[in-house]
Parts: sequence; structure tokens; C-alpha cells
Amino acid sequence: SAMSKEQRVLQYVQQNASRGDPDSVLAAVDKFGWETEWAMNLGDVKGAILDRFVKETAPQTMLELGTYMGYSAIRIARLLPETAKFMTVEFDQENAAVAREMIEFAGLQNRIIQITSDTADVIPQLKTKYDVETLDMVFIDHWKDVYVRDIKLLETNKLLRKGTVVVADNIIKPGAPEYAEYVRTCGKYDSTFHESRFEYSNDDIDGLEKSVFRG
Ligand SMILES: Nc1ncnc2c1ncn2CCCCCNC(=O)c1cc(-c2ccc(F)cc2)cc(O)c1O
Ligand SMILES: [Mg+2]
Repeated sequence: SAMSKEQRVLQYVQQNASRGDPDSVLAAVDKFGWETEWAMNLGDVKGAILDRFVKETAPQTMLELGTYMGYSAIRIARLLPETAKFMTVEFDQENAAVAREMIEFAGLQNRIIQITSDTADVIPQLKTKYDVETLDMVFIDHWKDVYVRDIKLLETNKLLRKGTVVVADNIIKPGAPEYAEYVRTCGKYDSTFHESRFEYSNDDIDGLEKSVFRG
């Protein structure tokens, strides 16, 4: 059967990037996104902002909600030390399979724990099944209408501690208004909005929300 868009991106990476070189994988995905087919990766422009947050935070324990094809997982993992524990969660089986191959091509399979499941099922298991005490950093990039559900799950499961950094994509496009409202007004976070550009677009505005848990 015909290849999915995500499989076409993976094939382009396998034919144009260097195995074991994460930066060449990111560059190939971005070139494909700019020049051939748009895809909902974080992309290079917002990616540079996330890079800065990851470098500043230097997390030993990191969680990503929404792997998609693995672009931001590779982006994050390439900046983490071997000792870091980084889990990424995706419930779409086809995309998770593409992500697994993309992550292996980048040579980062030993630095990323890839979980194919619904975040609602995984978050309550992180302490018991994944031996997590608390999270140093979280990147939220799955369905926009479940961002609030999941940050509340992180709170009630005692996975956040004073200073945990929570970054969320797509605050403007497609938008996560309930999430932005929650983190900015609930009193539990110091939250800042970082305006940027929508992935693979010169015109559309988007941005990341960075919310530091007050503990
Ligand atoms: N509860 C769960 N647990 C695990 N995985 C889960 C889940 N729930 C879902 N998923 C699987 C993630 C699905 C990808 C989520 N991302 C998005 O939906 C997304 C969409 C756009 C977009 C914007 C304008 C448009 F016109 C069209 C698309 C841009 C982005 O940057 C995006 O991140
Ligand atoms: Mg996104």
C-alpha cells in the first residue's frame, strides 16, 4: 500500500542523512518540511527555543507527551547526557513505528525510552513502572485538548517538584487556550510565553509556553 507522509519523511531521512548523526537527521526532516511536505514536527525555529530551554535546565529526568515521528525526541535527546532518563509517549502505532526507526537511525535508541500508549495510562505508572521520582522537565506536544488533563495528572501523581520546567508547543496554532489560561492563572507556575513561528511557515505565528512549577 502507498506510504504515509510520515513514512515518506523517514525514507527521505534514511536516504539523505548520516546514520548516527542526530543533527543531520533533524536537518533532513526540516528540509523535507520546508521544501516538500509540511508535517507537524516542532521544526527548526521553535526547536531552537526548546534547545535553549533544555540546555538551561540540563534535565536528568525528562518526559515528552506526543512523540509523533520522533523529531523533538531526537532534538531533546541529543542534548542530554548518557545518564539522563528520557521517556516519550505516543499512542498512534504507525507514527510510533516511524519514530522508532527515526530514533534508531539517529543512533539515540539508548537514550530514549519510547512508550506506545495513551499518556493518561502512562503518567500514573511513571513512579512504579518507570522508576521515576520526580520530573526535571516535561515537553507537551500531543492533542491540544488534553494538555490540561495531563498537566493536572502530573500534579496529582506528585511528579512535579519545585523548579520542574514544563514546556508546551502550539499555544497559538492550532492553540491550547484552556492550557495557557490554566498555567498562567492557577497560581502553581511561573509561566512565560515565547512567541515564534509555526513549523515550516514564514508567516504564521505560534509559540511555546514555559511554566516553572512553584512546588
Ligand atoms: N493522549 C495521548 N497520548 C499519547 N499520544 C497522543 C495522545 N493524544 C494524541 N496523541 C498523539 C499525538 C498526535 C500529534 C499531536 N500534535 C498535533 O496534533 C499538532 C497539530 C498541529 C496542526 C496545526 C495546524 C493544522 F492545520 C494542523 C495540525 C501542529 C502541531 O505542532 C501539533 O503538535
Ligand atoms: Mg506541536
